[in-house]
Amino acid sequence: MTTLRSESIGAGETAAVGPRVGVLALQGDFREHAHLLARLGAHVSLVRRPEELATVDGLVIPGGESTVMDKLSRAYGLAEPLKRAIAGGLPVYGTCAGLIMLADTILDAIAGQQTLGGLDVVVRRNAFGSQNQSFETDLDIPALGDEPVHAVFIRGPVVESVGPAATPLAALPDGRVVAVEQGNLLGTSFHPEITGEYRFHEYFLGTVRNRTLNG
Ligand SMILES: NC(=O)CC[C@H](N)C(=O)O
Repeated sequence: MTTLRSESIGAGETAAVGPRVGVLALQGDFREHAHLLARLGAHVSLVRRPEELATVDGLVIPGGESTVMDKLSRAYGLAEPLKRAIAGGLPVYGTCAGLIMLADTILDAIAGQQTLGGLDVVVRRNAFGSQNQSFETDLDIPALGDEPVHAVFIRGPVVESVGPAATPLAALPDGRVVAVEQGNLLGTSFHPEITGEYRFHEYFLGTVRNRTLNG
């Protein structure tokens, strides 16, 4: 297992070793998540195998390409352990492709694409168009405080419908939902890990700590 200790990101910026958080490292921008989590004081490890998943108290599924993560997670024998962990209450935060992996239903999936599920939502892949239609905007997210969240969308999904078990956390001005939570699960269509926005990760670490404390 690759362990990123907080010391590795620079002296003086670190906190004591905190909750054990894994970042699914099959594909995508897992390094950005790992560095941000380490900076926030988490004890971070990269997860590629079931044995590595078993050692963490929370997991981040990064942005990237959900079709590739789906195939690799099945090839590495991780998909079923991940589903069991999610059903067992493991806190998981998915950004962009990670949100797609957590959604119960995917629209515009490729043939045979599977999802881990857990979030009672329907998401549409690539809902904002291609890479060159990527955009940035500020979102008001009361759950994270008064300061707006600067959100970057890169071929992101939109949450087309939110079932009764899930709660929308953020929407675009036109009402389209782009962040949701459900119990220990959190998902965003955008990428806080690349803008220096740390509040989603901090919020997620709070969930991980609570669950660790309360068993
Ligand atoms: N930035 C991203 O994570 C893009 C997600 C990608 N379009 C997918 O379907 O997985």
